[in-house]
Amino acid sequence: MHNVVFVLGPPGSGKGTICAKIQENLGYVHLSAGDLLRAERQREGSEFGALIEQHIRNGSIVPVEITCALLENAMNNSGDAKGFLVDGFPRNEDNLQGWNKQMTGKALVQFVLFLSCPVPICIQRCLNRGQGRTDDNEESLKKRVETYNHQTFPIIEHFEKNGLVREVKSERSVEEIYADVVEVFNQTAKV
Ligand SMILES: Nc1ncnc2c1ncn2[C@@H]1O[C@H](COP(=O)(O)OP(=O)(O)O)[C@@H](O)[C@H]1O
Ligand SMILES: Nc1ccn([C@@H]2O[C@H](COP(=O)(O)OP(=O)(O)O)[C@@H](O)[C@H]2O)c(=O)n1
Ligand SMILES: [Mg+2]
Repeated sequence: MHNVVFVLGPPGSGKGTICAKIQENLGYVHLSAGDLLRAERQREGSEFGALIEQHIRNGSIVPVEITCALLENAMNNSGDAKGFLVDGFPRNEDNLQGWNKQMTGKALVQFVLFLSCPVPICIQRCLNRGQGRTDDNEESLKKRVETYNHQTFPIIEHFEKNGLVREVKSERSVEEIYADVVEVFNQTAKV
């Protein structure tokens, strides 16, 4: 049974940055759904490359059958880990239903780490990200924020209803955010 922490928040809220620090120090393995999809997009012979690229540019969400298979595969190939930081997933109802269908009995969701951050700050961070991504531009970001507000935030509210959300305000410095994140993981370890 894989222990899983979902990491959610608007694009540019710092999910990848904070997950890298958690992986370095707290024994969790970081799996970014976006990174896995970008790798699949480039994979020689992938039948999903064009579909993934279209969704990424459009800021829309790839069908869960593709994304969840990539996540499960990565978890199974990661060997023994304290748990997995599933970064940027579930991003909509299709993701959530697909996860429940495919991963029930195989993964236990410990909590959802929600990095909240004002959208204007998020947009600036993405525009300055400098990773050469095809979706870090004004047009794609507008759509990604739309997707986040209308499809992803309701998923966070769903988990909130089940008392599983741990919100950390993320407009602050990385150090301040990470200090709070460590506290969240310590509290979970005590339960
Ligand atoms: N707390 C922060 N303050 C300032 N810049 C940040 C902070 N966290 C992340 N960044 C920067 O903002 C950009 C987006 O961060 P990233 O971790 O990729 O966010 P996400 O995965 O949520 O899109 C990156 O260039 C990163 O270096
Ligand atoms: N669960 C997911 C996660 C990402 N994606 C796609 O990948 C894009 C980038 O996701 P990401 O997590 O790397 O983006 P950031 O929030 O890190 O900026 C999303 O905008 C979607 O197009 C998806 O379709 N389904
Ligand atoms: Mg990211």
